[in-house]
Amino acid sequence: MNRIPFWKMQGSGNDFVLIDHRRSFISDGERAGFARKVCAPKFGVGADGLIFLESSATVDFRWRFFNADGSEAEMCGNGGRCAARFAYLHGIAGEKMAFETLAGVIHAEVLDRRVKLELSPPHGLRLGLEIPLSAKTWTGHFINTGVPHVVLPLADLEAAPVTEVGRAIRFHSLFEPAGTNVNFIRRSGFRELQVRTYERGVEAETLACGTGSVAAALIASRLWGMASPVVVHPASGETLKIYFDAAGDIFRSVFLEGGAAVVFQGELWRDEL
Ligand SMILES: N[C@@H](CCC[C@H](N)C(=O)O)C(=O)O
Repeated sequence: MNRIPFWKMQGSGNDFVLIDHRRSFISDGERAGFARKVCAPKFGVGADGLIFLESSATVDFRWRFFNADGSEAEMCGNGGRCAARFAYLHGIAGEKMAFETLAGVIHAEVLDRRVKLELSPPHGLRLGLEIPLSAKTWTGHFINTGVPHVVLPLADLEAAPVTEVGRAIRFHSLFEPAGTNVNFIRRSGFRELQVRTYERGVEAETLACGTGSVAAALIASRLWGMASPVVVHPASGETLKIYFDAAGDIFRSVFLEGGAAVVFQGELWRDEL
């Protein structure tokens, strides 16, 4: 297939190319390179990630999610909302659906232009991690909300060294071999947070990260007793809502709600990418 139909979507400013791949035409070995080409700004469409929607034997569909650098990620919260809305608008699923990811089965509900996802249970919580970097030792908190996240509370978020320190922690030996995403957070209200994220696989700050926003809310609940629902403002200025039940270190019924918008649709000219 040389002309490949795609949709460009964004969820809170995290942007994705989505392809209906139920009749598979890109082989496993080609996916990483294809994702790099499609996500490249200027030469491709330009996006933080590429999503293939594929058939599932058990639920509505399954996906394969690739970061802009061609690495495959287990989960993506903003991309998950876009995939759910794409599936709904293409008649692949109804308003309520379930889809397979490498992080488990995700449940989703399309609420017009917003989507509410129920994530698989977070795990791996580690509070008060000392992370030594050359200039200073940072204290961070780790949790896996589908993908790995470090959360660093900071008073002055505008001045946060997201790129420099984010990248150093992302590649720190403490988090090898998988690496981690890195979120700088600030409490901005009773149940509100501002979050800036350095994303693994994009290797830059993005405008928002859904699983990172969930990680921030769960860490805020453990550190400061912040109760559900927590409103998160990512760098894009959009609003994400996080719901959860907390019992000590265990989090259940974790939901992420936010927008999922179709930006444009087109055809990729595969031979010319
Ligand atoms: N932006 C996503 C997370 C995508 C995966 C991440 N870059 C990783 O490799 O861990 C989100 O909204 O959750």
